Amino acid sequence: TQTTRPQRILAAVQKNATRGDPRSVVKAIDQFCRHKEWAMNVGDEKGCILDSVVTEVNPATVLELGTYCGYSTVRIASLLPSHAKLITLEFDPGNAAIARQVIAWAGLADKIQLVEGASGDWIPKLKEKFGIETFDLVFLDHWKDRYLPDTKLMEECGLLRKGSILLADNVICPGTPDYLEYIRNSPRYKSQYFKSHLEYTKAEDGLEKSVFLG
Ligand SMILES: O=C(NCCCCc1cc2ccncc2s1)c1cc(-c2ccc(F)cc2)cc(O)c1O
Ligand SMILES: [Mg+2]
Repeated sequence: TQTTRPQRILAAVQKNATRGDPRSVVKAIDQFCRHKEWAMNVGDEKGCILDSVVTEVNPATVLELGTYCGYSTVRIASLLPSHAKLITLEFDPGNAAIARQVIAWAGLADKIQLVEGASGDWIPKLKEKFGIETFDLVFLDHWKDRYLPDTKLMEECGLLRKGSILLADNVICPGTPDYLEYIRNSPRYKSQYFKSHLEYTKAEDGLEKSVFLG
């Protein structure tokens, strides 16, 4: 029977990456997606921008919306300080199952809490469920029409503090026009656009980094 693309990505990790070596996991996925099959990972070019933001913020608490196969989850977690925690939400059970195995292969399961379900349902429950006060960094990479409503929801739920950083993937391709309009014009955020390319292609895309001003 036919395998899924996430299953083929996991197979490439298990074949080409070293257990316990997150950077080799990231490299194996990038090699597969650049040379074998495109997939919607943030990728190596935007991934370097992600790395620089994570390193600069040095977050103790991270929320990732949209796990997919765990590429950016592993990429972020590999840069976190020892007691830091990353919560990642994934809607699709098949993708979540693959991501758990990719995360385990990278040896990062103790830093990462993967939650299956929809962001709109889970965001209001994160405080009570995981004892989180606020997030130092949020990486938005899920349904593009959920970036704006979920940002407003995080504000309402008190999950953002003065200085919390939002980093949004795909603000050009596929695009998140309502989110960009809101975040760039709101007096409660200071935003910066990092121009790049859609993963593994020459098409324009970019990351929008926004600081919540409280
Ligand atoms: O849709 C994308 N990503 C979201 C997948 C939706 C997964 C979800 C996770 C979750 C968790 C919690 N609540 C709700 C949800 S929904 C996506 C798509 C492209 C792309 C670009 C050009 C193309 F031609 C074709 C695809 C590129 C990207 O980098 C993406 O991130
Ligand atoms: Mg993306």
